[in-house]
Amino acid sequence: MIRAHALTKRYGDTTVVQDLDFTVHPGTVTGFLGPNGAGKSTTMRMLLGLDAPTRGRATIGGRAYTSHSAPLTEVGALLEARSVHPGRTAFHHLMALAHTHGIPRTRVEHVLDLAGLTAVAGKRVKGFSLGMGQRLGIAAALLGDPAVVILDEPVNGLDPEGVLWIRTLLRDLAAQGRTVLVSSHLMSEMALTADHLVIIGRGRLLADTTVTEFTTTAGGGSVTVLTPRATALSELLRGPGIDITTTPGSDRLEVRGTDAERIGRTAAAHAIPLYELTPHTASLEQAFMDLTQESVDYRTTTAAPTGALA
Ligand SMILES: Nc1ncnc2c1ncn2[C@@H]1O[C@H](COP(=O)(O)OP(=O)(O)OP(=O)(O)O)[C@@H](O)[C@H]1O
Repeated sequence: MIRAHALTKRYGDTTVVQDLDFTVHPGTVTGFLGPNGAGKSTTMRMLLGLDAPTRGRATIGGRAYTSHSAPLTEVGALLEARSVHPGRTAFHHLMALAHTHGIPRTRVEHVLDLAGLTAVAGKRVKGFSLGMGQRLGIAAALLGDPAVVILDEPVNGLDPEGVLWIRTLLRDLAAQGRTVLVSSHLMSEMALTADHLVIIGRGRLLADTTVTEFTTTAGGGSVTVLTPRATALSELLRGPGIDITTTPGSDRLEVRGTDAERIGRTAAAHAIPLYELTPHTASLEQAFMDLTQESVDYRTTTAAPTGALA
């Protein structure tokens, strides 16, 4: 598991990461989100020992990254800035990394195949597109078959097939029990990929929650129920903290203070038919915008420029 303890980074007078505490658990994909400049890359760099924290600690599997003896086999990482020798082929780049850890050639061939790069393995990296470069970076991150995977914006530059590939790959890695931390600006993609979210704004923790809880809370937490026995069901659901709005002459209920599962179970237990049971959730994008609106450093206006072309 990955842990940040009071993690803080200052550059001169500016604090870019402040007192961050969070844990990333195995078996889940955790999305690491925040507006531009929130401190995501800085945090990831500190997790990987590439930046020293001003204060606090980052550990992976209970130890600092730099104290792992064979880091590639324990932590696989893709950061935004790539350091691939442009004159090397994809195969030689991965073989050079493999040699440092005694990783066999068969594993290099396996990750090339996994990343869809087998056909271009003999091509020099300088001729690679952005998406091919991303695939190579991900292949390198997975080379040592690590239990922990940290990826900064992995879908950058990928085409729709590549985006789907990453989504499936990350879900598979988590299903195998690995710890997966991934940053992205693509909220719709994160909604499909992540189970858990760590959200920061201006270097501070804003939320550490599940995707479901985050979007349900932002949606107001109400559930619409359509049933021919609306009165009977509302009597059964009534209780402390539960608010039910009925529309006279209608079979529709708006229920707050409980969830769709409990409503469905109560209805089933009393053989009450349900025609609709809809929890209201916000989109991840809307929930994210609502949460981070105070922490956005770089904002555009939606108003059209006036008189520019007049
Ligand atoms: N080496 C550095 N020296 C000074 N300031 C830095 C340095 N590295 C990052 N920063 C500043 O720290 C802040 C956080 O940057 P960081 O790249 O971690 O944010 P981010 O959340 O990854 O942003 P983005 O979503 O735009 O990639 C920014 O204001 C950035 O300008």
